[in-house]
Amino acid sequence: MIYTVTLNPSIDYIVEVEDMKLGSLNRMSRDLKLPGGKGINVSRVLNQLKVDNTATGFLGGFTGRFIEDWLREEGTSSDFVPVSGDTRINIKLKSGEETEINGTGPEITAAEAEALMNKLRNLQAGDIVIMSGSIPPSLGGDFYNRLIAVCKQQGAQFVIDTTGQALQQALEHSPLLVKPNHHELAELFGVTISTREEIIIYGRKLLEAGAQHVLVSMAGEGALLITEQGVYAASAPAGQVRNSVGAGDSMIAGFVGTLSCEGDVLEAFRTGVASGSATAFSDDLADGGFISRLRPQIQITQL
Ligand SMILES: Nc1ncnc2c1ncn2[C@@H]1O[C@H](COP(=O)(O)OP(=O)(O)OP(=O)(O)O)[C@@H](O)[C@H]1O
Ligand SMILES: O=P(O)(O)OC[C@@]1(O)O[C@H](CO)[C@@H](O)[C@@H]1O
Repeated sequence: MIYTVTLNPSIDYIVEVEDMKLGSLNRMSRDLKLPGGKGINVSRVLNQLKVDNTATGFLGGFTGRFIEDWLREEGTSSDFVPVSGDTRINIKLKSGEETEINGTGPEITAAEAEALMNKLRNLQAGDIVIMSGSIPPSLGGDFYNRLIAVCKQQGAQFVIDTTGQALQQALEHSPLLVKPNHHELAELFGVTISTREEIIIYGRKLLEAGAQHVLVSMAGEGALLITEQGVYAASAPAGQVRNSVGAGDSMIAGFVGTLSCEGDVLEAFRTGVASGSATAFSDDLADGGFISRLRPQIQITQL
């Protein structure tokens, strides 16, 4: 079974303004409210791919209820710890470019945190836990480490999609997958990366540090997969970008869902790229039919 953990879910409030002017009254030309948070996005795409999974983490208030209702109505299984604060609302402003304003998230009490730990203590050997996104400040920066320790105790694999120190600390515990984008990879090593060769050099360092698979996503330029077996490049299909929020999460869903069901790394890579692109070309996250139509367009080459 796959579980996703979203410590800091959100309603993603997607707002389009024709010509945004700071300091003036602007009117929206379109708006859309979607359940968000990285792990929740992964779960929703896994659901589209018909891969059994359960989304967990913390949800609270009217915003939390919106997310829970949405997931139930679309058939994405969830088992969140209820918290007393309101789940945050993140603003995704589209006005030519995409600008994001993410909230810090509600206060999580020690008892609420412990309730999530207890849920994870029921993991079975062979389960996969996908942990994604920011940590609400009240949980402390090492909360992922605590979750990883529980995964290890229970014999579960884990995937972590975070940045900086939290990612660095997780590597020694051998995550099944890490998926920085090329900017995050450069930031992690404090370098500027401008060529594919440099991405491979730094991607390999993540492998050496313990990751089992390293996916480096490059938005419209596709992605690189770095494993012990080799380095592979995939092109992204051409299409009209509608909303790239969640493209990376969709890629993780496609990769991990396919790897866990079929065990074939390159097919997992193909589905990962197709899922990311299908989301980039959609208003909401990718749907299963769109991912299937894009899959044959993904060219993979070994480097
Ligand atoms: N403009 C695009 N055209 C085609 N495919 C795209 C585009 N943007 C993203 N994708 C697909 O989604 C994958 C992940 O995108 P990206 O590299 O932007 O991840 P990310 O930075 O983690 O995304 P986000 O934080 O927005 O979820 C890419 O490797 C690609 O397959
Ligand atoms: O603030 P975080 O947790 O880093 O990121 C949260 C978020 O930006 O990530 C998702 C897209 O990947 C969105 O659904 C959500 O709003």
